[in-house]
Amino acid sequence: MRLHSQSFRAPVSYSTSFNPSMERVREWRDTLFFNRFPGFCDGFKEAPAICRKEVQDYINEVEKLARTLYKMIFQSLGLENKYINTDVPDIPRTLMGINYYPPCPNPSLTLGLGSHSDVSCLTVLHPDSEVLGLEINHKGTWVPVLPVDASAFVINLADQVEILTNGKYRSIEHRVLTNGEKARMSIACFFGPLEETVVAPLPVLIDGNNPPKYRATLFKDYNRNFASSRLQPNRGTLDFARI
Ligand SMILES: O=C(O)CCC(=O)C(=O)O
Ligand SMILES: [Fe+2]
Repeated sequence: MRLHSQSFRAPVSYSTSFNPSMERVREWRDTLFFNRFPGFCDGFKEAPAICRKEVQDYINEVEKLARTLYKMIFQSLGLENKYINTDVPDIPRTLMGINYYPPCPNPSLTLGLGSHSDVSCLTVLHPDSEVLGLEINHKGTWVPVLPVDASAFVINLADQVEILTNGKYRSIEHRVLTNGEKARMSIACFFGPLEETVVAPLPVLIDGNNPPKYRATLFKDYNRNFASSRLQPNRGTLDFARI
């Protein structure tokens, strides 16, 4: 319990969900978070010695993947590299959560993780390849995400990408079910802008036929709204910026 903290600013922290104080029903998971916050802290350097090298090696590779994919998202919309390099906010902020969902004696009473969309730019998720549980909301129906193979990642587009692309890409609503018999593990790495970054639809994607759907918000305020609320279904975190 030495590491227990609900602060997203703690370099290394342990918690039982994103915001237990707001839950009507307790979620069924434990998470160890490592937080790399340039200019402020590097939780990977402070990781427990028993796993420090492993989490550092893992995050260094996954960061490269995330930056490549992030750039490709904007390239796929026809934006030039020069514009992407100067006008699309960088994603220097990394939060890694190692999730453990213990077996739940009564799975119908709670979820491992309630319905939400991720609030940063994109998430590289390593789901458990044997124990199912992750579901996405596809047009109103919950669909299980089936493992491709043990080394496959799942990439979630998150709220800030929806805002930057003015809704051309949508952040995905997802949740994790509990399992009556087996424990499940996953590693979620969230990549986002610095807190002082203002995020707004990219001007190049706005015109008379595509008016802005979101206002400009400081990422710090967006994050604070997420952290101080109950986990929001129906991609409710986006309401904070929706026009
Ligand atoms: O455990 C999973 O598969 C998903 C985790 C997740 O959605 C999250 O940590 O935001
Ligand atoms: Fe998530």
